[in-house]
Amino acid sequence: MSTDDYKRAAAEAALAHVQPGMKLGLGTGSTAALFVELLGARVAEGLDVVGVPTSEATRELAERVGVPLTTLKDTPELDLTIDGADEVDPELRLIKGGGAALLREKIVAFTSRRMIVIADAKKQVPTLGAFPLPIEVVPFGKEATRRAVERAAARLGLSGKIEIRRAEDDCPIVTDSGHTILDGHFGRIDRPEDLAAALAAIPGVVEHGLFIGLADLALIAGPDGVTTLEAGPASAAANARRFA
Ligand SMILES: O=C[C@H](O)[C@H](O)[C@H](O)COP(=O)(O)O
Repeated sequence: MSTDDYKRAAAEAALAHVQPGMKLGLGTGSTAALFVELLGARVAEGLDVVGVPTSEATRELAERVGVPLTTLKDTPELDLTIDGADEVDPELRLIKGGGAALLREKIVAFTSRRMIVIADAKKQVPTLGAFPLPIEVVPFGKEATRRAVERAAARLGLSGKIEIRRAEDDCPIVTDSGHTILDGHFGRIDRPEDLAAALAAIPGVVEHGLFIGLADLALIAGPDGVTTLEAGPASAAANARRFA
């Protein structure tokens, strides 16, 4: 089976957690897109749900496949968010933002009673950080903010390069909310909570891609099928054995 097959298997498994009448957060990225497509097929069969998209791309896809949409203004509390991730560690801490949607994704996840992460097994890691950490910053002063991030990371012993993410035309990419993305090539983040707090304290940083304490469940698909991982200290040790 290919990585895409695994992503689809994880997305299919997430459908089992969707109940009629639910208000859903709809994630962004290739795995979340598969979920939205599958959800659209269920809606066509009569499932009654409504979704808040976490990006313009997801909004367009949801409209195309017929998933009814709402906004956080009209529906400020959601039942369940289903989203992908760039990395998942044994405590279900995540790196997200590879598709530059981390800000809306985090707002939507935070307002949801539950978050389920769907991913192929390549995303599970013993320690976060091999995937460059996306950090969303205000364009004004972005180089100064980049340097402030560099200093804050260095104080935590993290020395990797921090780059402004650029499009093919070499211009900085612009997020759905009009911001710039920095990618922190840290290699290994041993204390994600400390890094999250340090980043949040920097003026100019809007949000970062460390999702801590947000995911309740991860559905990870690989050659052995779909594994369900739960968050919480009791599950972390068992999860770690799987991720080793
Ligand atoms: O900004 C993008 C999101 O955080 C995605 O959920 C994440 O990058 C995973 O995307 P994919 O499922 O395409 O690997």
